[in-house]
Amino acid sequence: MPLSTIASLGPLAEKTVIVRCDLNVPLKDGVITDDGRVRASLGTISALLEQRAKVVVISHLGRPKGEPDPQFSLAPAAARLGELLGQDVPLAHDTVGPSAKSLVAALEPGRVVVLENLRFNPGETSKVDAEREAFAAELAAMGDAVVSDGFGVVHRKQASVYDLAKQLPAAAGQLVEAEVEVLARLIDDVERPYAVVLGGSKVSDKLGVIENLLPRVDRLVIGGGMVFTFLAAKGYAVGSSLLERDQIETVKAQIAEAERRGVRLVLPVDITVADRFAADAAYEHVPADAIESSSFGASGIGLDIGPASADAFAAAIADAKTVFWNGPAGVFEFEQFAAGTRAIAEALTKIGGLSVVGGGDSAAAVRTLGFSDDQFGHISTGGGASLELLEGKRLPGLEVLGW
Ligand SMILES: Nc1ncnc2c1ncn2[C@@H]1O[C@H](COP(=O)(O)OP(=O)(O)O)[C@@H](O)[C@H]1O
Ligand SMILES: O=C(OP(=O)(O)O)[C@H](O)COP(=O)(O)O
Repeated sequence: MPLSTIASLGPLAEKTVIVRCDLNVPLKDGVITDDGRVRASLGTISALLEQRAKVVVISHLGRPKGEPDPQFSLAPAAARLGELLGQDVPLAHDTVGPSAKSLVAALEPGRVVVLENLRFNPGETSKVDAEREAFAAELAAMGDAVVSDGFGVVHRKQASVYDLAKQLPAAAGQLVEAEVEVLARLIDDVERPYAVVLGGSKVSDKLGVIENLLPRVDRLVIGGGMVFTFLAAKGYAVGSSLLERDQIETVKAQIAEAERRGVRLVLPVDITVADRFAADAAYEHVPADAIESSSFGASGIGLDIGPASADAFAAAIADAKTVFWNGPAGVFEFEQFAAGTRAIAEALTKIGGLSVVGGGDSAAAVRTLGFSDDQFGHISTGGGASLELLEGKRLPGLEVLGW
């Protein structure tokens, strides 16, 4: 079934349209380090403003715990949106409280307001249907229709992504439409060899997708924070690196399954181990099976793949015809741990086929490391969302729009 699109909502002039964006931008000291997700939201918002709709932008940022937390305020994103739109964009101090209600009530056609972080409210991410529905009803009371344009979050069954679209006339925005169109090409009919490169820090989310990816891919390349659960599954000590201890047995089964299916599993042969998590940490390159042999012993933390691994990853990517990459290979935000991520990005720019980078931090990484968007086939605003789409799964935020 095709996605329902904005046109299906009929004329929107003077109507209050809630737009669910993904403005979950990377921040350093309160400053946006990559505004890609704000820029990606402009198409839909501008199209609605041209129709003289009243636009209410809603989004999450980070993972606050269901209550207000200033470090996760949407203020930087709202300010950037205003700069890019060339109009003053006020930010409500709450999401469905008095500030939001009065700003929405006073909204003029052709103007935008941003409501504060959805995840400051426990109903947004509640596992209890009635709690999510109740929060969605409070959002729904503020608008005439909802446009779902936060592609990065369509894999989450959350109030603003799923329940809200059941309570109001709903349609996909331009970004969601465009993302689905490109990524759908990677579901059924990929040019082979097909390599998926994984990394990043949302380890349990990503370990979860591997089982369904194994029947689809020819090569699976693993770096980033998730690699240490693989190394632990092989029986290696990983010092103080990120580790999902309760996933070790699952990962052992995945390694065996990759072998059974003839999927080439590329794991690091060396690791860059640091004495602490810091930009100026001391570091050493050590074999992947001897992480605790560095001078830092068991307190060493793996913050990047090592140089031999970077070469091996680049080689595994080089002759692939389709590559999907989500998750930095290391803590690229610290220059001395960015080499693995840089090597992967470089390799993707050289393949003779379709290269796709997905994820907020992965997109930020390629841009901050000096690559330009046009060096890749597609840069997706969603990491987990793209991966779950590529698994062939139905995603709650798309299913509710008819896809
Ligand atoms: N070895 C590692 N240890 C800790 N964090 C890591 C490691 N490798 C990568 N990361 C972190 O992973 C983060 C991105 O992860 P994630 O959110 O999963 O990616 P994306 O947003 O692209 O989907 C980055 O901030 C990076 O610093
Ligand atoms: O950053 C995001 O996803 P990504 O890290 O998979 O790209 C989205 O904003 C979703 O955030 P969430 O993983 O906290 O639900």
